[in-house]
Formats: sequence, C-alpha cells, structure tokens
Amino acid sequence: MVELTCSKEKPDVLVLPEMWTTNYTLPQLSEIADCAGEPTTSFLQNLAKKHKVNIIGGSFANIRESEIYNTAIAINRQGEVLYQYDKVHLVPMLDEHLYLKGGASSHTFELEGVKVGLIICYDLRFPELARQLAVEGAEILFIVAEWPEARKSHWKQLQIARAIENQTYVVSVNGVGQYNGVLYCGTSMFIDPLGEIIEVASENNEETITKELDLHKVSEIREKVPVFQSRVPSVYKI
Ligand SMILES: NC(=O)CCC(=O)C(=O)O
Repeated sequence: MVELTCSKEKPDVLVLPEMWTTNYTLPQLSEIADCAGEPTTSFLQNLAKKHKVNIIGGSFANIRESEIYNTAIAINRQGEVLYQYDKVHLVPMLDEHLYLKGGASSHTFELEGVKVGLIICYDLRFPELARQLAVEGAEILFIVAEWPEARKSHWKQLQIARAIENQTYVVSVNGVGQYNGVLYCGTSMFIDPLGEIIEVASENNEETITKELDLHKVSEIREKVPVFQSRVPSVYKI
C-alpha cells in the first residue's frame, strides 16, 4: 500500500470545497451549471496532469439528462477520473430539492492503493452513509462542504463523531465568506481516526492547510478497538 503523504510544496492530494464554481446560486443553475461535467472536469484533469497531483475536485452543479446534480469528482495524477458522486442528501433548509436531483449511489474508490470515501456537506448528518463507506474499507473520509456559520458546532462535532465511530481519517474542506446573506464557517479540518483534530483552517479567511497522514494509525486503532468485528448487523433495523 502506498502512503499518502502531503507537503505544501508537493502535495499528493488537493481537496476543494462544495459548489466552488457557482456557489449556492440555485435559481441560476439551469443557466450556469456544467453540462455533463464540463468545463470543470477538463479544467481539473489538466491541473492534475500538469502538477502530477490527485485532486478531490470539490463539487459543482452538473446538468445531466435534464436534471441538475451536485457532483463531486476525484481525478488522479494522470488526469483520469477515478470517481464521480452526486450528493445523495439534499438540504431542505436551502431548498436544494427544488433545484437539484439527489444521487442514487455511493461507494469507496482507491487513491493510489488507499480506499477512501467522498461525501458532500449535508451528507455528514447521515451516519449510515459514512458507515457504509467504512464497512467497504475506507480509511479516509473526504468531506467537501459549504457549511453555514449558523450550525458551526454541528459541522465540527459531526465530523469528530464520523471519525471516531468509523475509525477513519476525516479530511474536510469548507467554504468561507458570505453569499446571499449566508455566512460560511470555514474550519476545514484534518481529524485522525481517534477523533483528534490534527489541523484546522481559519473560520473566516481562505487558507490552504496540509497534513501528512499516517495510515498505519487506522489499522492500529481498528485492532485495539475492533468495532467492525463487534458489529451485529442482524439486530439493526435500518
Ligand atoms: N451545503 C450543505 O449541504 C449545507 C448543510 C447544512 O447547512 C446543514 O447540514 O446544516
């Protein structure tokens, strides 16, 4: 297994936030969203190839077959698309369901031999989704977001909970600043599989944070506290 390392000068993986190409311009999306992933996919593919870096390309509004999805994308250093994910859980508080269609599937994918999962913002509130990715073997859960300041404590605590219960690293990227009267709370984070915040970005300002992840920690904690062996799925009714 290849270790994912990361330094500011030559990172292995870059991660962007949710809806970074348009922000939450929901009523305008039918005019300004990507069509079948373009031009954002090609833009990120070129960037990945040029800098030989894996990219978790945040998410963007994406028109496919007359529906608009909130689509996240992962691209490898060769510029190949590894995974695409449409946000499954749409946010009632933002009326997302009036403008977007929810995705219908989620699974892990491999980033240089490491199994990882990718979810979008509100998905964080659904432990079933992250659990499914962890049961499939995810060692890192990437979360791309535009999470508002109004519910900042949930942003922080839910991520810690997902890291602890699934014994995964959590790597999250959230927007900052204000759009249409909504203030976003930044606070992008690296959380280790014990639930400790090991790096955190500003609440207010754009910032790049980097961290090297020791993936042995995932197997170590899973051996010490063998949650996955102790699960009893036959009892769970959901
Ligand atoms: N962009 C989002 O999904 C926002 C989620 C949110 O506001 C919440 O879960 O609270």
